[in-house]
Amino acid sequence: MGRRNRKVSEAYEHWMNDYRVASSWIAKKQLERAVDANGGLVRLENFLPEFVAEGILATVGAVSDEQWNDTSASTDYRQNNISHSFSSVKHARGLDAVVRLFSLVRPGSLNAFSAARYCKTDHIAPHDDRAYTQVKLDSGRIITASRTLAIIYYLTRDWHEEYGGVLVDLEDPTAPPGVGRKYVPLWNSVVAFRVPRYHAVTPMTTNRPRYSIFGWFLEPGRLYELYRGEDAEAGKKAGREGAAQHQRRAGAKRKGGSLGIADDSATAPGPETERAAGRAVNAAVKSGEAVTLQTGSGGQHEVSQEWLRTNPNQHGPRVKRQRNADTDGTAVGPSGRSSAKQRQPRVHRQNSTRQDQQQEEDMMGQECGPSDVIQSAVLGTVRGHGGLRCEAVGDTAIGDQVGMAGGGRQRSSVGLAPGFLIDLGRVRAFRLPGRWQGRRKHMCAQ
Ligand SMILES: O=C(O)CCC(=O)C(=O)O
Ligand SMILES: [Fe+2]
Repeated sequence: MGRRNRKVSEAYEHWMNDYRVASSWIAKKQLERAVDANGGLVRLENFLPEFVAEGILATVGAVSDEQWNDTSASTDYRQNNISHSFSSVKHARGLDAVVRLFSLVRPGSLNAFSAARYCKTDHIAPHDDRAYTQVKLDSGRIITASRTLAIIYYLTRDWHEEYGGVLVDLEDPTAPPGVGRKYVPLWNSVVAFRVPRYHAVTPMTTNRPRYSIFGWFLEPGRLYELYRGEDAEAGKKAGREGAAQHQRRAGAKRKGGSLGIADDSATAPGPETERAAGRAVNAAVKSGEAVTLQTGSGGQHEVSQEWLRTNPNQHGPRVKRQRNADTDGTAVGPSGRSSAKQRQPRVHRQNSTRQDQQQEEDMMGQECGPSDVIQSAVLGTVRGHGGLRCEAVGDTAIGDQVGMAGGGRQRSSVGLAPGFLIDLGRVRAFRLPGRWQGRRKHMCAQ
């Protein structure tokens, strides 16, 4: 490393480790306020100082091909998958500090952030990010939290629309229904939006890697319904209804309402239990009681404890990392994202929409498919259970999004023809090759 580079890198390290400087920089951006002032989604340019953006790109760019976890699936209503493909990583050298930085957008809140890399053909079909994450309190109690705010920070220099990897906001009121508003990834910009909100990432056409930091803030409780369809038709129908409903629901939530949902199992905690658990977490967070994010982000919390020591009232909950439970999985229903790296033959489960203790035990020692992994991770069976030979990786933006394709605004623009032809209106037509349904490990040719 040359002298200049070393200096830049030292300045980066210094900035990232200076809580006062970093937190006041982020606070000044008032990102959440901007989201609400802008109809629920906003893009802010020059989000971080240039040298910090460069440092983050260097950190993410240094992640080795082996460390990136590829994730892909075809749209499959029965598995609650929507078509997607990209790579993500939660734990890598220097990434904890990056994640910690983004946690400052909503200090003291549960969150789950990762780095992402999209290579040629990578994409995400329309989805709205709704998902639950299980959070374990130190008391041992596990409560459900919901994603409420999505954040994507782009590390793409000189990006052009024709490269693909364009974020399409399918709920922009000024855009024609089904077409949406395009956000070409912009270097050092951040896009934030309230969840749920339908959006997609268009298929990449370039081998230039598209790097980003992405993730969510979570709030205790089941704040919206997750659709769990039995078949594609039911899925599409629910998507149509869901897309119309969730807008109203999101509105109700923002006014402070708590949205307990009907669950499909007698064993599931009812809304009141969830609310009580939610209150418990809020209290725990306030009092600084340690909570463990069982299935969510990890490393940043260890580091944030350092900050906690110097800033006892400023950085929120102490959250312990649990290795191997490396996903912000969904509590109900399988997830769309899973590790292709460690994927094993799928175990078909007719009734994969319900998890309880029995099912958890049933799964032990079995080979598991992506959906099952997430279910088990949610309940903690992946952790410390050597018999389960897979690990859920990456955050699941798309699990339980089964109602979305063919629903709402994008109804006319998403087809589910055999072969999974995805047509994002004027965005791009793209055919998902069958081989993607299996193991995949690729590199971005650079
Ligand atoms: O990277 C983007 O632009 C959006 C990513 C996204 O929608 C997701 O990860 O859920
Ligand atoms: Fe998303």
